[in-house]
Amino acid sequence: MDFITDLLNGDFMPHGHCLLWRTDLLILHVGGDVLTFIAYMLIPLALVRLVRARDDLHFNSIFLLFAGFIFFCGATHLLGIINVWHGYYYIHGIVKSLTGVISILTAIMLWYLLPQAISIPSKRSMQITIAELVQAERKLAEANQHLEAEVKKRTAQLEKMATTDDLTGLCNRRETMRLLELEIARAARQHTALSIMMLDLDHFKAINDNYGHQAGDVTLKSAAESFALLLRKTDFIGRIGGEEFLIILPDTAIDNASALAERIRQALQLQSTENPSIPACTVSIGVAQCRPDDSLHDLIQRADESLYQAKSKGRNCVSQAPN
Ligand SMILES: Nc1nc2c(ncn2[C@@H]2O[C@H](COP(=O)(O)OP(=O)(O)OP(=O)(O)O)[C@@H](O)[C@H]2O)c(=O)[nH]1
Repeated sequence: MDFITDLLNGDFMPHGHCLLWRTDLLILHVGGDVLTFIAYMLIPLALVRLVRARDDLHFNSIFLLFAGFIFFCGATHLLGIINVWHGYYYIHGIVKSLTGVISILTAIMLWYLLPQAISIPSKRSMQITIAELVQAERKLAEANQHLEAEVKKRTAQLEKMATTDDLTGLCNRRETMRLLELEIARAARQHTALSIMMLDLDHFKAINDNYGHQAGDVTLKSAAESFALLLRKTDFIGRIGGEEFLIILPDTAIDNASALAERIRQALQLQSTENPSIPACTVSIGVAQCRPDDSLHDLIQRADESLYQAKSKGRNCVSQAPN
């Protein structure tokens, strides 16, 4: 009870007596305390605002302790002002003690949390890291672009390899059959004529045997070139076997196809006589026109049969399948 009475007894000697109630001293003391009190009340508010805005900081508690410490400092200054006129020395003493306790706690926590605060990257190091990341990202994008271009190039190469005959550069068997299938379907849908030619070089084995396999290859290549020269852009030619070729002639009736076959046969014969560096070679050709209900197999078979006839007739000639 005595303590409570002492606590609320403001009748001790007011501080103003020590200052001799001199106006200049009073202004200095009270003015300084008022300014300090205002500042010490604003700082905790700012710290609380900081803590609420940055809940990701791992050492938020130090800011709250610091806010408490400043608040109590402010309270001692407020009591300093009050005590100029009223002597609340107990309360002043208690507030000072609390200020001391919270100051000690703040100091301990500050030292404890200092390493964490120091380890926060500086603005400069963050800028360097960001610049490095941006550069790495750019390099990655460049590498990606390069990789994509490489994949496109390789895919095109693979597609070409999958559809092209290595030796002659013509379509390979699979691609030729795929194209023929498409052309049969197109001819059926559009009711247009479609003819094919099956070509087989004559006595090719003898060329290989007499001049060697390499000379055989050269003969195959030059025969392929001479065939392709006489075709339209809309025609297709493929190598479908060792010395066997297939030509697809969209929008072409069998008579025109046979006439073209004859020109092709003659061209190869002429090339053989005009170019002595390549072994002489002739070709037998079977021609067939697609019937409305022909499958790929039917059409190939009829062209094959007429080729067989051309071979039987003595080779180096054209034979036309009945329509
Ligand atoms: N140089 C070369 N020869 C090949 C290639 N592919 C197949 N041949 C050869 O072509 C020859 C074909 O021989 P055959 O099937 O008996 O036919 P041919 O000798 O032309 O006789 P006919 O067709 O009856 O006139 C074989 O000797 C095969 O080795 C190739 O890519 N290069």
